[in-house]
Amino acid sequence: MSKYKYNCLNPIAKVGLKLFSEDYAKIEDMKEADAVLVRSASMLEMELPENIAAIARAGAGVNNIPLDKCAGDGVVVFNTPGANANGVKELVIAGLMLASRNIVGGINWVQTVKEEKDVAKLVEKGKAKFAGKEIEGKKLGVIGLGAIGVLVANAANRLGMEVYGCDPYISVEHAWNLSRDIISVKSKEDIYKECDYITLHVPLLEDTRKMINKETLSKCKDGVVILNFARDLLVNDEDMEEALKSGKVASYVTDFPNEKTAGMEGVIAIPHLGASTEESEDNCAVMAVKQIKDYLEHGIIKNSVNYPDCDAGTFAQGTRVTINHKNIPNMLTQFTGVFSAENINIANLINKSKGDYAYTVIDVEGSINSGIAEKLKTINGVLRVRTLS
Ligand SMILES: NC(=O)c1ccc[n+]([C@@H]2O[C@H](COP(=O)([O-])OP(=O)(O)OC[C@H]3O[C@@H](n4cnc5c(N)ncnc54)[C@H](O)[C@@H]3O)[C@@H](O)[C@H]2O)c1
Ligand SMILES: O=C(O)[C@H](O)COP(=O)(O)O
Repeated sequence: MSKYKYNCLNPIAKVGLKLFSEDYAKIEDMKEADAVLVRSASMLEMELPENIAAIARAGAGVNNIPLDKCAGDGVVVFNTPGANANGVKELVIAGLMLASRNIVGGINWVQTVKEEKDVAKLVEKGKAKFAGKEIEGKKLGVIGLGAIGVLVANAANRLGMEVYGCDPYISVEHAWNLSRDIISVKSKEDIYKECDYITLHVPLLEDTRKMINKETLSKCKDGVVILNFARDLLVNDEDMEEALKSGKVASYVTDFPNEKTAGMEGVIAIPHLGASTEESEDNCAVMAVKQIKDYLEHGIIKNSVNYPDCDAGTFAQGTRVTINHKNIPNMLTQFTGVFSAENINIANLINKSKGDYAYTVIDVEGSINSGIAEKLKTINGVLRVRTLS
């Protein structure tokens, strides 16, 4: 019988799933699973079975997963930072071209004349309607300089655009990767005021929800192009419709069409294709599966969005006890007390915290009785205890 069971809520690339050894079984019903792999399927309203220890989002955005609830239940949620960033970057560059050159209008028009007698002649006569602008020399504002934003900023800069970037929380790693030619601005206001094109690369959070709205659009240049390859709810659709009608916004390119925007005049709607490349899907699947395996087999946490990263090394012998708990005082004393009461020597202990939650790994030599885990579970603030042996 397999030691671990996992369930996929979306199709996950084979190259990733192949990394699961015969210790793992893929099951169709989440009820029995130790781990869940997901892409964009919404887990927000799902009842999560108790045995689920980990969820891996094969992708970046985690707004489809109830992160706090999971943390409170001791469920570690992972994502795969940067694994699909190149796929999105390439589509954003395509989006810049689509918005600048009326390629979609032109292609659609050709289809309307394809049955005519002299198509080549008609094309030469009709093409003037679809003339566009070049992006070279224009100003692009990138809001959010994470894995995707940095790649987009650098690529647009190489295409000759003058690029402004804004990210108050930029990581050191991403700052290192940002070209020195990018003009870093402290406030989004500078981007609204200066830029001909604005592209959004922030997560959907309370403070980014509907960040593009009547007020922010009024600060933009007339005829600005907005590109949204992040999440639909970053933009107020009603305000966007008005801005498109008035000409304030020349074009809105979105990878997240909804009932409101799909047929809206001036919108270039792409069916969420940013990460839908073989390369991105493979990268995400491989990273997600490795993270699940490391966690289930060794208690290692890497790239979690609701628990701290914690690496106690590969688990090889003896017993490893992992504890997901609240980040409150006096927990370690209580944990070590349970072991010392049984006269068990702790060989290694590691404790990390992130916000309201913490994670402790305790290694002991030899085996321990199941009563230890049961006692740990009764400590106030302990959310989950796993024993690896
Ligand atoms: N279209 C797609 O298929 C696709 C694929 C991947 C990601 N995404 C979306 O793009 C988002 C970004 O992805 P990523 O991989 O670059 O993530 P990331 O975490 O590497 O980068 C996000 C960046 O946004 C910054 N940020 C957060 N709040 C901000 C704010 N208020 N103002 C400015 N910057 C802010 C963060 O500091 C971080 O640097 C994801 O959250 C997801 O919603 C879409
Ligand atoms: O946040 C992400 O990674 C993207 O939106 C990709 O979503 P997908 O995995 O459903 O393509």
